Amino acid sequence: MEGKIIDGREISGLVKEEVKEGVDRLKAKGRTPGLAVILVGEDPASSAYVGSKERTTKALGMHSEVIRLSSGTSEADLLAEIDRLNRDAAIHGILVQLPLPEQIDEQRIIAAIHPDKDVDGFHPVNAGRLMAGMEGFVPCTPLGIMAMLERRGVDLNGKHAVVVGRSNIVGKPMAMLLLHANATVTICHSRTADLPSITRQADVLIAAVGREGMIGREHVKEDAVVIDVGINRGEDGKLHGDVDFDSVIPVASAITPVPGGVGPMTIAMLMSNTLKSAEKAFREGR
Ligand SMILES: Nc1nc(=O)c2c([nH]1)NC[C@@H]1CN(c3ccc(C(=O)N[C@@H](CCC(=O)O)C(=O)O)cc3)C=[N+]21
Repeated sequence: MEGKIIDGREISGLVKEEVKEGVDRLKAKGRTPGLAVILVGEDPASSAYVGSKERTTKALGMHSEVIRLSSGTSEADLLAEIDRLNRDAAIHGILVQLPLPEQIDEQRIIAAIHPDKDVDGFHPVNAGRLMAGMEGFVPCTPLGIMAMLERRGVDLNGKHAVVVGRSNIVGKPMAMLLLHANATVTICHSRTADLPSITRQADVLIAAVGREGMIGREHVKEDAVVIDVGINRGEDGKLHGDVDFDSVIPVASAITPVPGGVGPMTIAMLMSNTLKSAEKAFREGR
């Protein structure tokens, strides 16, 4: 069973080493990549994620700016902060931690980030670029999953990839990347009729539903590659995936665990996107 597990911590470590080398090359030319993270409110889970992004940014030698705003912050004040960061030449990436409090319109905030600093890849311009096959920022979680599949030597050409979940952050960009890698792609969601009959056709199954243990053995074809994007905090206080790991691992050929799978890759790709942004700014004399 051991060999079936795709180790996200190990692969993210390799990605971060490469990013560190790129950061060092840029710094030797007198330029330091900078990432700004904005957190609105005091949600402990969000605060923990932001803390881990800050630590990783610094560990790779990049400049980190964390802006903590109170939960009552107005949309106008948040927009003003983004405007300031859009103009700040020391900042190459801006991430506004989601979800946001209800008085703030998420779409409006995402659209306010300059597409060249949108290291999350959530801006509609970058979403459009991805769909059109143009160069741009790709959301970190799907990008991290592609890096894991590549590293594992999973050939997607002509394979059936099934994505369960249709969010703008994971499901839709994931489907697009798999399509560009020449997979045949199916997107399933909460209204899909007879989900197991479709997921059982998958050579590569991506579970991004947000419901603990939703994907069981009955959803998985023998020897499928199973990627678990779920991060559900259970009543036991522990993290659980969307996949019922213990029942699926005997049938899968490879599987990602939670924790230690997709999560660490997401942060590594955020670092990679920030480096890429700084390199582009340097090339363009900004
Ligand atoms: N603008 C924005 N961009 C994001 O990328 C974004 C966001 N908002 N809001 C919240 C989600 C969630 N997210 C995670 C990243 C890493 C782990 C991660 O590294 N998880 C570890 C374990 C962490 C733990 O134990 O709590 C793991 O799965 O092994 C998890 C979740 C990024 N998000």
